[in-house]
Amino acid sequence: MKKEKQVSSLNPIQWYPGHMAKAKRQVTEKMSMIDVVIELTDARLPESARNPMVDEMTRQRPKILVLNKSDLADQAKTQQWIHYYESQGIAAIAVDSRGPQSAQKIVSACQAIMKEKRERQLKKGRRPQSIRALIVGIPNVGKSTLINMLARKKVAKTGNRPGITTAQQWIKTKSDVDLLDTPGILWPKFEDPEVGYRLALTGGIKDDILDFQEVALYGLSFFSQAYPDALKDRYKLDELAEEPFALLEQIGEKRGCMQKGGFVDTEKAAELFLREVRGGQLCRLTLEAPGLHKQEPIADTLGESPIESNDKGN
Ligand SMILES: Nc1nc2c(ncn2[C@@H]2O[C@H](COP(=O)(O)OP(=O)(O)OP(=O)(O)O)[C@@H](O)[C@H]2O)c(=O)[nH]1
Repeated sequence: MKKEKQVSSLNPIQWYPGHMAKAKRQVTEKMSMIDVVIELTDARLPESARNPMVDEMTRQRPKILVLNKSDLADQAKTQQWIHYYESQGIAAIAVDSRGPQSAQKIVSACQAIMKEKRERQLKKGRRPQSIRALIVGIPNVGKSTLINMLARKKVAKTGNRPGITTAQQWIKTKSDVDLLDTPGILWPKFEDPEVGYRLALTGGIKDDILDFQEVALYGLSFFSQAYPDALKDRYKLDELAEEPFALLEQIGEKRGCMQKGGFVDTEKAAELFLREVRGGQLCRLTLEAPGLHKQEPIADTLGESPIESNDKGN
């Protein structure tokens, strides 16, 4: 009999403020060229998937918070989040950035934010220019997908804007919104292990540093409480074992994840479970509720350190 593996804290995956200081500089420098900041988060974990420094970096510019991957999130909870953000004075919309309507929704939200300013410009006889937007968000949240949608697949860098000496690249879209290349990498902050688990479960942390089984056990304990029927349906289980590890064994057995000697290969079962959760194959899920999760902004301390997150190199 295998000993049950406890859900404990993630291995020391950390937020490195030295890198954040660099990203902050990059974003802050760009603010003077920007009309609107489009901040992407993941609708399944809207607060955990935000970089808490973005507010600080972009405070002086209007912002739209885009709850992306809403096709994977619990619809009712996404609505609760939208209301919550609106009650905080933050314009928020939910999109599936792979869908054709996402770009139009975002363009309309940008136009709504710019309406008064544009009216003032018109009164002064000035023709409104395209809205200049900056898309920011942690890795893997869907920035590139959204940029491609906004650019309608033809991402064209238009080069430097006149008068700008640094190599800022503008992406001209066919809509009313032009985009400035996304800045340096804005890592999530997960000193709180719970935040790390949520990110890991949804694919926001590089897999090669993850203990799949540990993350799967966290996920199973969450699903047992929040979405037990989804587990039963997906894995054809009449009853769910109470302990996450025993549940993982049940799943492994059902799915033929076996090793020599008739034991369940729990590593394989964990990988399978995570893949299916991330792909939305169990159910739409939301891992956190409005108002219950708040991250503190960090101080600008410490030095440069290596980064470990789901970076694809942008
Ligand atoms: N289901 C779903 N998947 C999405 C959505 N948006 C993006 N994705 C997927 O999420 C993954 C990451 O999307 P990217 O656009 O590469 O994310 P990114 O923020 O540019 O990632 P980095 O390059 O790591 O910063 C890809 O597999 C996308 O297909 C969405 O709205 N719904």
